Amino acid sequence: MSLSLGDDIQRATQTGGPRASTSDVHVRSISPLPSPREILEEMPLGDERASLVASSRDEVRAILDGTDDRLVVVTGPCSVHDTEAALDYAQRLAPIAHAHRDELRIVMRMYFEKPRTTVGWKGLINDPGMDESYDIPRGLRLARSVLLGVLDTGLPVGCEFLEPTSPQYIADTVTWGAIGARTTESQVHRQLASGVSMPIGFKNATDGTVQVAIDGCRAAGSAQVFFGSDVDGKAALVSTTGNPDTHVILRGGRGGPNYSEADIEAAAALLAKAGLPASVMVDASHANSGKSHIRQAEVAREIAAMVASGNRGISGVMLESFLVAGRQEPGPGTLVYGQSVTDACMDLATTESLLDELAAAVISRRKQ
Ligand SMILES: O=C[C@H](O)[C@H](O)COP(=O)(O)O
Ligand SMILES: C=C(OP(=O)(O)O)C(=O)O
Repeated sequence: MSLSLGDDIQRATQTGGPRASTSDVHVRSISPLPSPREILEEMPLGDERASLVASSRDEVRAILDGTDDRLVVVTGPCSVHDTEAALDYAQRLAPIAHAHRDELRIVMRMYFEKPRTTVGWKGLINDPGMDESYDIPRGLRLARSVLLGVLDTGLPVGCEFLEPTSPQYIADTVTWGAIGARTTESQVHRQLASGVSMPIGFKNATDGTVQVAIDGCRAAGSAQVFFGSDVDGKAALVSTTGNPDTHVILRGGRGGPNYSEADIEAAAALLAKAGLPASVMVDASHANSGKSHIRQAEVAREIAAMVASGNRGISGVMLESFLVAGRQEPGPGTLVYGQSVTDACMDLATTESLLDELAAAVISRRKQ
């Protein structure tokens, strides 16, 4: 004889045991965060910085759609873990960026949220002490304050967006955004990208597939309706118009690099088929360099050579660069000042010479 659901419920009730908990079985605690409004009121963007963000977004858009023949260069540490060192880097980068302003639109990479392959430090917002104390309110305040500090040097900033609700705390300061290789196929991240106010790049997937990034651009370019929260942190229904300023970032994949002329042409053909502008940003790091900062410099040189020889399929370059070359393990103890705690970065002197080469490459491309 088969039991109906009603019989099951009756039997469970008759046993008289404690009522089973069906919620929060694996949750240790839930505590409130400050609302985006609170943080924005504590640290307002202000008119001067807002005008830098707005004008640099326009410049990046124009480069990505081909009406401006410069290159966007996103350069900075793999992750920000020490706000003083990040500001120090910004102060040194700002005059270099100014010197190259006619050829390069330099945006400082300011990544506060790290997507992990399995587990690991998830960035300054998640665990600012790098000691598993997870003081997210402090992380949000630190992130916003260093973003404002970098804008005060005259540099625009670029971030990866990972947590679906974190952009509300910082996105007003951001000129360019990225969706990473591990989330490029995620509907939640595509919805988020459809609503942010800045140009945004989708990385190819970690297995090297480029089509998922193009699909990401198409989804983010479309109107979307989804779950979110409002500026007071209250659950909200969000309805977007779609973000027209999306592009693909080639970062290599498990099969190896994907920044050759042939790879760029193949990506351009797929983009054209999807009705999108046929140009890409090339990430010189990650799987394009095998995460070696030494190889990264060679990759950046090869990209510069392609641009110099007239390649118009490249509109942007990403570099992972900090004050000191290499990487170290994250942690609360003594760290080397200005060195990455995630992927290995090039030092600033190497970066400066690569920026010179990229600027010279744009000048030669113009002549062709
Ligand atoms: O950019 C940083 C890393 O490549 C990315 O966060 C993945 O790191 P992991 O494989 O060490 O977790
Ligand atoms: C995590 C990053 O890259 P990817 O998503 O390409 O691995 C990054 O740029 O920090």
